[in-house]
Parts: sequence; structure tokens; C-alpha cells
Amino acid sequence: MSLSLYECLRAVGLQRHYARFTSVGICRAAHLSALTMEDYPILGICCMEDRTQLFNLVQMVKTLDLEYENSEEYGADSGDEGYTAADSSFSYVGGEDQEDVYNDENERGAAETGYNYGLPLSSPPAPNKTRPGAQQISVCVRKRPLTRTECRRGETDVLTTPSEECVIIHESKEAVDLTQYILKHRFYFDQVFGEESSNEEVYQRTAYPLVQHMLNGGKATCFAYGQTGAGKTHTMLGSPVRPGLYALAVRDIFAHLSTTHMNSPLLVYVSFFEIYCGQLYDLLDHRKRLFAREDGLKVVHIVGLRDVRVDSVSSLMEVISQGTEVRTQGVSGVNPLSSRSHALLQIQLRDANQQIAGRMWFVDLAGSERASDTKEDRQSRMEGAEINQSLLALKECIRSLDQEQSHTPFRQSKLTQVLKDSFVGDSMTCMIANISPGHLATENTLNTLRYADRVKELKGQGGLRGGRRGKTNHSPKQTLTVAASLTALWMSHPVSELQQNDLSPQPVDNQTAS
Ligand SMILES: Nc1ncnc2c1ncn2[C@@H]1O[C@H](COP(=O)(O)OP(=O)(O)OP(=O)(O)O)[C@@H](O)[C@H]1O
Repeated sequence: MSLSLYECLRAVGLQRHYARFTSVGICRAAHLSALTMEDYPILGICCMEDRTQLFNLVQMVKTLDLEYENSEEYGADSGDEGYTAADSSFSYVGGEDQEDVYNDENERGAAETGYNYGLPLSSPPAPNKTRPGAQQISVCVRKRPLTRTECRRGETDVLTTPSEECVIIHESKEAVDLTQYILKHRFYFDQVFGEESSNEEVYQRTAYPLVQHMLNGGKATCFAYGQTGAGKTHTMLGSPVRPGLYALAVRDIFAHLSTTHMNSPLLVYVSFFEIYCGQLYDLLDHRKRLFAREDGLKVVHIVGLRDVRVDSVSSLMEVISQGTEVRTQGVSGVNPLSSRSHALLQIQLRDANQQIAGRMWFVDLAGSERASDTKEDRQSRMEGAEINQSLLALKECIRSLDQEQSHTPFRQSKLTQVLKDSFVGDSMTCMIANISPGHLATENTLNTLRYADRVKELKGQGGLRGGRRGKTNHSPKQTLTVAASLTALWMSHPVSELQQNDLSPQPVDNQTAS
């Protein structure tokens, strides 16, 4: 009996979850019979109504006794002819139809033509995801709203965030015959925050788990990445009315310390410095030049770095605003160029003997835009080269954190050298890629998303993406079990102990680098 999964889901009003089903290898109606209610959350089926509908559907499929065992390989694309959840797709649009193209995205699936222009494909989040904080590395994206200036300029918003894990960039293109079309690039991350998300919400789902890890004595690093003006400072620093991650983290740290450690109080210290063109400058000490040195135990120390004890959120904000002022004026006197340096804020917990009892870094990375976008002079090219090198090295180091490689290229850049400690042991890392919605920023936004996607792909190389494309021998049921095992393992062991490839399907062939 031939029944399409999409048709089945549509019959019970669950077609919007189709992509999620195929992403975990459930590509045929027959596969539904293997589902249990424990699998529902992984498939995004959470509300009672959806659960009931899926339950009824599964029972019906079981009754019909579809040929589960004999079904073909679990290829998403083979199960439902004509319906592909292409990661990049293109559509012809006449100018005025553009909005429709955005709105009927899901319904239009059957008409879409998969076409990736040789770009790397993004894969849906692995279903082993619990909350980002439960993972050792999480990669999130935050879209900011159009600014007033952009609105006045008549810029259009080219980003849509159809779900909490998906962002689509609608790139306007022109074919050789001058036909206008929209090329849609779809990316999946651990979390995608739309423009309506507040700093508090972003904090709760990104840095909060890291803060908890730090309070338990661990090490954590939170990166803000993105082109200049994309919202890194808004996310990290925020404003007095909308405090950013720094202040929210310290708020929780003090709240925690006030209720625990009564007898042996922990003290909070901060240091703040920047890396500009490969050199370190102390932002709390008049931009004094600093040097990173490795001791006999290969631990990197930043010699002469000033740290300041803070005892409240307001004292932290005071320290940070002093540092930020120095950073901005010290480099260029104009804000956009401040994004040519990496700013690193370190928060340390120390006991009465000055022993470190927890450490967290907030890193506001240099703008990911190409230096040539703004200026062509030698200095800009040098800055750009240094930034590129450090961002590449960072990617490599995150990769080694995830895969426990024997060699980690810490020394390839100052950034990774000083953060070395954060890439080994029981560290947790979160990257927030900030993106601008305006159409003029399309290219930079795409680059930001591709970079973040590569970081995510590195972390997910043993992930379940193969299940979606049919390059696996796992049954859907096995796939879900693998996901559950991975989650459990991830929760109880450092990533280094995981032999991910033993557990998971191989990545698909067509996930190529751009
Ligand atoms: N989520 C948001 N909601 C509302 N406004 C935002 C948001 N994100 C950024 N903005 C606004 O967009 C502008 C640019 O943001 P911001 O200064 O944070 O960018 P940036 O990436 O830090 O830039 P640079 O690297 O040049 O310092 C600011 O006016 C900021 O207030």
C-alpha cells in the first residue's frame, strides 16, 4: 500500500511538522508505526491536540499494517515524491509577488526546486537537542529588527524565522536573462531568535546554562559574532533599560552567591581587554599593552592583566562602561571600527585563597564583515587578515573541543591562544551569531550564517543529518534511540568520551564546503 507521509500528516493537520519528521529519518507513512509517545517531543509534537492526532494516526498506520520492514531506504526525498525540504531553493518572483513567496513557504513545498548553487547545505537540528545549555557547544542566531535609519532608507527585511530553529534568508537575484528571482537559503541552529526576542529571553536560552555551569566550578565561553551593526553590543552590553548578557549573568551570579556559600564566600572579579591586530590591550588599565605567556604546564597567562573586584551589577556595569569607552576611543574614535577588535570580558569566581572556583568569558568578536567593505587601505587589510585568521582558528578550536583532536591550533591566533583554557576540559561554549535583516546586508548576513553553520556542522559531524537524506542504515526507530542515547551520553559525559561516529549516521555527501 502506498501512502505518502505528507498526506498522512496533512490528514490529521500535522503537515507543518513534516520537515521535522524527515529530519530524523521518518520519511514514509509506514515508519510512523515505530513511534512511541516518548518520541513525540523530538518531532516537535508537544501540545495535547497534536499529540492526540499523532497518536490516532500511529494507531491507524499500525492497523493498516503498512510494510515497514520492507520499505526502501529511509531517504527523505524518496518517500514523498515532489516534496523536498530544500535548504536553498529558488523561486521566480515578479516584484510584487515577493511577499507571497515568503508567506506560503511551507505550503509551497511541492513546487519548490531544490537548488543550492554549490553552497553548503544547512541541516535541521539534531533531535538529540534538549536545550542548548545541555550541550557542550550550542550555536544560536539572533536577528535584530530593521533600524529606523534602515526603514527610512527603504530597506526591506530579507530574513524570516519560521521556527525556533530555522532562519531563512531571501536573497534577491537576477538571472542572465534578467529574470528576477528569490534564492532562499535555509539554515538550522540550536536556537533562532527573531527580532521580537528580548535580551532576557536570549540570555535564558544561551548564557544562563553557561552561568550555571560556571557556578558549579566549570568554565564557559559565550561568543557574539556578526558584522558591524548586527546587534552584538546590544546583546552583550544592552542598555540600562534592556540589560544585556553581561549584566544578566552577573545578576544571576550574585543572586546565587547570596543564597549559597554563606560560610565560605566567593568573590567576583572581572577583567576586560581587547585584541586588536594581534595585540592585547587592557581596557581597564588605559589600554596598556599586555602579553600572553605560556608557563611550564602550558597554561596561558596574560601578564599584567588588571582584574577588578565587583560586588554588584551596577559596579560591574561601571567597570564595563569605562572599558568600552577606552576601547572605542582608543581604536578609532568611531563606533563601527570598534568592531575591528575582539573584546573579552572575563568573570572569575575566587575563594578566600584566591583559588579560581569558576570562570566565564564573554567575547564580543570583531565584525565579520570584510574590511574591504569599508576601506581599502593597508591598515584595514591587515585588520581584516588578522580577524579572518582568528575566526578561522576559533572555528578549528571549537572543532577540536567537540572532537577531542590530539592537536588543537591554539597558537594560530591570539584569540584562541588566550582562550585556550576554554577549549579543553569540561568547558561549555555558546556562539550567538547576530544578523542584520536589511537587504543591503544580505551578503554579510549570508557569510555570518555560513560561518555559524560551519561551527554547527563541526559540532554535529556525527549528528543525525544522514537520516534525513537517506544515507543511513538506521531505521527511524533506531535513529530516535540513537538520539536519546546521545542525549543521555551528552548529559553525563564530556563530549570527548563520545565516539559519535559509532552512534550516528555519516554526514551526507552533498554537504560540501562553499
Ligand atoms: N535586538 C535588537 N533590538 C532592537 N535594536 C537592536 C537590536 N540589536 C541591535 N539593535 C540596534 O541596532 C544598532 C546596532 O547594534 P549594535 O551596536 O549592538 O551592533 P554591533 O554588532 O555591536 O556593532 P559594532 O560591531 O559596530 O559595535 C543599535 O542601534 C542597536 O540599538
